[in-house]
Amino acid sequence: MYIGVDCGTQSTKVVVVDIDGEAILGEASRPHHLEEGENGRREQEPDEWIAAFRGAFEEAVNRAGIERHAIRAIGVSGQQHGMVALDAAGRPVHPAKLWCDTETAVHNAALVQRLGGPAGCLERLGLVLQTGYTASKIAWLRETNPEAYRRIDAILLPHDYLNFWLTGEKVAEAGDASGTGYFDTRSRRWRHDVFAEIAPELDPERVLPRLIDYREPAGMLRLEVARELGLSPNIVVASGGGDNMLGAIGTGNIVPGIVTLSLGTSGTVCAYSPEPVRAESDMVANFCASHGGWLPLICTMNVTSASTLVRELFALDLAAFGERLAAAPIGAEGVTVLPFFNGERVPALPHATASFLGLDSRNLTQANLCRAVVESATFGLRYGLELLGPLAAGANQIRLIGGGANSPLWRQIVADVTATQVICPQVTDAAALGAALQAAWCERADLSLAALCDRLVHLDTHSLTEPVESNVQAYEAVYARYREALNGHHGIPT
Ligand SMILES: Nc1ncnc2c1ncn2[C@@H]1O[C@H](COP(=O)(O)OP(=O)(O)O)[C@@H](O)[C@H]1O
Ligand SMILES: O=C(CO)[C@@H](O)[C@H](O)COP(=O)(O)O
Repeated sequence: MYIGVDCGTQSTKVVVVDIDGEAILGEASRPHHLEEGENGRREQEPDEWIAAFRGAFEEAVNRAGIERHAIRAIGVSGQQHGMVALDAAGRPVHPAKLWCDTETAVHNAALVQRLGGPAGCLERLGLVLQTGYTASKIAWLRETNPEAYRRIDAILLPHDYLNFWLTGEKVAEAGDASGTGYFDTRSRRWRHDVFAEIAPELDPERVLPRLIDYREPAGMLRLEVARELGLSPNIVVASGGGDNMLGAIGTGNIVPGIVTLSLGTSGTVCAYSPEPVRAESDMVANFCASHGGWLPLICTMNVTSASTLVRELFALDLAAFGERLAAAPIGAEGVTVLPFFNGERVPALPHATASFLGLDSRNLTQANLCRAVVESATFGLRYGLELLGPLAAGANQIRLIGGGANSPLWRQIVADVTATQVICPQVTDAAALGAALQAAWCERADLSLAALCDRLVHLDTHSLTEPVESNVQAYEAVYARYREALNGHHGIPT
């Protein structure tokens, strides 16, 4: 038995899998609180992740009805980019600043300039720094809270922090490290020179975690944690990785030709590449995968975060929201939304705000506003697919994951907007499943990752959604309207 954990933005999920029985035995989740402040500040207390893990673990294991001594390894996936800066006692010096925090946009712009602009970033890192990556968060702490900055003894990412709590080891693997902004994604090494541009007073040899290989364990479970969770002490904790990297594993996206699209708090599209990627667009993040190889990715910041705001504005539960979506036609009777409630990463508009356009006295309905926000979040991901270009072009199916994938109508909208067949894995929290598979791969030398995916990544044939030709045609015009609005309001060329 193996445990997969995914520390997402809104919740931590735990899944229990039986590799030999080829079955998912139990799943559970616990929510986190997101602290939002002025100027795009978005932070979380790392202790909340541990509390959420404890609760979700107990429930998932109880649901699975297994003997705890049968558990052989744990794998952890986590939201990318969050800065978890620890003091010498291993305590956070500041709440974790998250991937969706845009407060540090000015620090990011300054860093890009210091590194020689986009070309200099590409040359040194293999990708262009974007607001949201860890680098500018450290620069921000240095400037705004020098006392906390001086106490930094280690800088981890969210999944590294959970691994640290589980094992006592401060380690990192290439997939998640790719999103720090001080890691060369081609050579899979820290860039101490880039780190020195960000935090000249901190010794990278001391504060950056030791890099481990993707199949190498982060460590063994600490005795204290083993006792608390009722597990044997000789349990392996795998390297784990960023949620997108483990979501790729959990959707079987471990070879070229498959696209994974996530409708989570963020929206992401990614496709595996055996080689490091030099994409045409600087927006494409040339991240490493957490099983070897690379995972070029586009991330948008306003997906279920945006749909939830509109849903809550009208006090709708998910079922009622689904009914409103279905009640509006394609194109929401002319309503266009630019859903940048949280600023945006792709396109790079960290300080943007949302706009509702084309409203008149007849089309101002709950149904149209709900539909338009979901369509616009999906258009953002179509734009992402266009930026990925040839990297995603070979795929004739989208593997859809994340909370929004639970909505049949949203699945249809994705199929129609992208003109591509869509299917969900049976476990929509693919990142937790991917973490469990990576844990089994780490512990079982006899099994390949492909064999593990064959056993556990089952696609849900009931979710298979084909694009409808007339809808595809209708969406061409609505997408063009969205792109014109993007151009008119934010100068993003059509
Ligand atoms: N049927 C649905 N329709 C629309 N949104 C949904 C549906 N089910 C779940 N969600 C949304 O999915 C989000 C959670 O997605 P998830 O992928 O777990 O996020 P994260 O990993 O970022 O924490 C929540 O905002 C939730 O409201
Ligand atoms: O910033 C990124 C990827 O670059 C996000 O995808 C985060 O990794 C958060 O993911 P979710 O919580 O939305 O799954």
